[in-house]
Amino acid sequence: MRISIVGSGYVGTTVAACFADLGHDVINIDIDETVVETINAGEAPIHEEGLSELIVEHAGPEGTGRLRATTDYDAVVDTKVTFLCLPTPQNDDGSIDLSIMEAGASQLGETLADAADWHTVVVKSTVVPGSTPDTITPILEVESGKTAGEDFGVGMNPEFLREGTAVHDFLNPDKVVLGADDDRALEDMRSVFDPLVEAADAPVVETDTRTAEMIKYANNSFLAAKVSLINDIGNICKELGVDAYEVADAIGLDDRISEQFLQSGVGFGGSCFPKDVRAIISAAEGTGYDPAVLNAAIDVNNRQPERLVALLADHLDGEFEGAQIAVLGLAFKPGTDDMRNSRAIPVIRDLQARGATVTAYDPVAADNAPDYVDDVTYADSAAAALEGADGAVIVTDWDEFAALDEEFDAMATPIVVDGRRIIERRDGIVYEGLTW
Ligand SMILES: NC(=O)c1ccc[n+]([C@@H]2O[C@H](COP(=O)([O-])OP(=O)(O)OC[C@H]3O[C@@H](n4cnc5c(N)ncnc54)[C@H](O)[C@@H]3O)[C@@H](O)[C@H]2O)c1
Ligand SMILES: O=c1ccn([C@@H]2O[C@H](COP(=O)(O)OP(=O)(O)O[C@H]3O[C@H](CO)[C@@H](O)[C@H](O)[C@H]3O)[C@@H](O)[C@H]2O)c(=O)[nH]1
Repeated sequence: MRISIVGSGYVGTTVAACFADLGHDVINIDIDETVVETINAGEAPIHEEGLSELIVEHAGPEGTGRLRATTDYDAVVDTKVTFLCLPTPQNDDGSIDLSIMEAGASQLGETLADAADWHTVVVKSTVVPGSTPDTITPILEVESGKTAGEDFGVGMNPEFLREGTAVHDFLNPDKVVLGADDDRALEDMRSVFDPLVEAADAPVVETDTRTAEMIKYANNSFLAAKVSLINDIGNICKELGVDAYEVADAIGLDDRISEQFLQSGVGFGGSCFPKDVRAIISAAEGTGYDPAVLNAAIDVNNRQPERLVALLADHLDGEFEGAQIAVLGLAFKPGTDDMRNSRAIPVIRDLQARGATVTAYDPVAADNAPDYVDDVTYADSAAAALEGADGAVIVTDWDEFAALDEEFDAMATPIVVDGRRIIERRDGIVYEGLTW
């Protein structure tokens, strides 16, 4: 099937490359010319395992030709289904900012005015319940001069991939959620997903658009709250002299709890959990409901970076003035160059506010870091960041940090505060775990 994907970021590029791999003809539309040129040159615009290979295979000069990119929305007319994979950031008060979706829907609607045949538009972005039927559909109708359900269809298909494992997650979903308010749109969505559902033997949940939108927030809220709950328990463990990881290993054996998302530490970051939990809190508050657990999940998460720096402060007798601190890890999780809402940001700012100078190292995210933090020296290796440092904090659980050993000997004072349980306790260093 011919498909267009509007927005070619972490989700749009991954989804486009995977759909091409599943046999569809895909066109990626993005306003960023560099992104478009990169894909058409057969390269990945983001760091994501397995993505470069798919783009070479389907967009590269020797490729299948099933994937290409353009800045021109008119390309939509030659396709049958369009997925909107545009950003849905937050306003200052935490509520969802739909302006980019509105702009994209508006451009798409203008294009659909010229479409001779039925076309289905699918919202893949994370949007609060009601956004698709109450905001996106009316814009498409006004701009196209057509009627939803009669001339074109609208659906909602939330995405559950994780960064760092995006290609694997998309191709091996634990569920595919298809939300639609008319049968023809649902039929088109089924046709798009048939090859994936068959290959992955994935369960399909068919529902209306509003419920599909809520499933995404419920999923993320549950996981974010689970991380905050294990962090709350972990903080109690630390105060009481208990190892939270031993506790987590035991409770994870209970199927009702499960072993996943029980890693306590410096908290959740990224482009999704912090913003999505705040957005659904804001939507709930708009109805007059106070979502106490979700507010607590954000509160605990905000406190973990402070607790990390406070542990280091204890070992430096509170004296950060003139201290050189190594920060290992900048990305919000390993396997990605994404620094959006990374816990490294509050950690670095807190260290600097207390008078420390920061030398940071990350295997792939350092190029993005200056957009989020100032006055940081970037080292080429963990060893270089540690050399001469008065203390070190571990913020991201990159595998390569687990192998660090004599590199700590080059520190001026070998104090290591681990926010991700990635460093082994060893002789010769003062080691503090955040929750163990
Ligand atoms: N990142 C994730 O892991 C993830 C996973 C599931 C769902 N989501 C959701 O998916 C959506 C997209 O997230 P993302 O992380 O891929 O965003 P992103 O910021 O990585 O990418 C968005 C892309 O859209 C482009 N763009 C902006 N305005 C445009 C316009 N008017 N027309 C065409 N292109 C335009 C940008 O240039 C950019 O390349 C969000 O709603 C997010 O919450 C993200
Ligand atoms: O036990 C855990 C698990 C995760 N995290 C942290 O939680 C954050 C999010 O991690 P993860 O969920 O692996 O990455 P994301 O790419 O943000 O993926 C989440 O957000 C996406 C966007 O909505 C969803 O599609 C995914 O299903 C959902 O897992 C990261 O900072 C992790 O370090 C922990 O602290 N402890």
